[in-house]
Amino acid sequence: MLKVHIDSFSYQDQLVLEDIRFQVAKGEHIALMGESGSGKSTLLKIIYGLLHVENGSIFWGEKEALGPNFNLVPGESYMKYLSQDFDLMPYTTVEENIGQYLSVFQIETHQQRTQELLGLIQLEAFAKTKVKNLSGGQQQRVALARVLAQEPEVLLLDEPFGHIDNFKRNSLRRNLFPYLKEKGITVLTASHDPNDVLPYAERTLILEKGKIIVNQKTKKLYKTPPNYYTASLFGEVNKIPVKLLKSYAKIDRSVLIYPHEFQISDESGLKVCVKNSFFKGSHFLNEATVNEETVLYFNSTKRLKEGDIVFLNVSLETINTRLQIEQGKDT
Ligand SMILES: Nc1ncnc2c1ncn2[C@@H]1O[C@H](COP(=O)(O)OP(=O)(O)OP(=O)(O)O)[C@@H](O)[C@H]1O
Repeated sequence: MLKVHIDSFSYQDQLVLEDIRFQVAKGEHIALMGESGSGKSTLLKIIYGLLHVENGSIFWGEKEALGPNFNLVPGESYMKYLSQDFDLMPYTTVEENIGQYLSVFQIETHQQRTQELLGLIQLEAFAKTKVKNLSGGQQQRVALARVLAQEPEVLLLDEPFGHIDNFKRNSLRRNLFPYLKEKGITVLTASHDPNDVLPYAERTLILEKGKIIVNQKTKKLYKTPPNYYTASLFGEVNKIPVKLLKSYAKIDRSVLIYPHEFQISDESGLKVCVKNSFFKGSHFLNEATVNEETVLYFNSTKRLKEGDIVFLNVSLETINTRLQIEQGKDT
């Protein structure tokens, strides 16, 4: 179990993290989401031991991670941190970069482990290439293999696919997260990308201005986001008064509705006027206004024209699910 407790952390006089408390079970995969500057990287750096906290503690089981004021070389041996800048040896080959971190006590399996890791990062064909001749995305993959070569018990990933193109990103994710799960590695991934989070993280922590505002199972958090900020980290979202959606409703509350949750009708529902239609590949994302003022986003299979009038409907089931969110919490 990883236990994180940070009363506060500041860079000089800028308060960046406040009242952070959470635990991660052994082998669990957790995502950290939050807008840029909310403190995700800082939190990972503190956990790894790169930054010192005055009031707080990080424990992995019974072991305390002591931080830079106590360790000559910052960082704990059982934990690895894949930062946004990759710390590679540019003038040596990909396989040498990986091999450098394989255990000297397992020389006989070096070749096999190197191949396994090269396969995982899909760079078998580049084994003999010097790292300086690789693209940014390829270097990020080598950095990933290097941290995995060290067989950490806890892995901290900071935007792990930030430099990698979409095509490779998807197959890498499909390789990497199940591999980490199978090895029983505890993972914390800071990411802006819902595709890193929704399929793979069992739980998600939402950071807003240095505070954890949500700590919940990922699926539940997506299906019933407790506030607009949380939902918007997964893409466009609308905050709509229930009375606008169902004129007979007597509730003075708003609900969060994702663009794909609207059904379009030519006749009845919430009347909107289309302003823009953006091609998204599998669908169009439309920007529209209600009563010429409230802006709203909804999906359609066909392109709509500026000025088109359509009627939108949301199922009662969706509205009810969103209304189940604890009373008193603002949606
Ligand atoms: N070394 C530093 N010195 C001073 N301030 C810093 C330093 N590193 C980060 N900050 C500030 O701390 C705040 C949190 O930064 P951090 O990098 O942790 O956010 P983040 O959520 O990881 O952002 P991003 O998603 O853009 O990577 C920001 O306001 C940032 O400007």
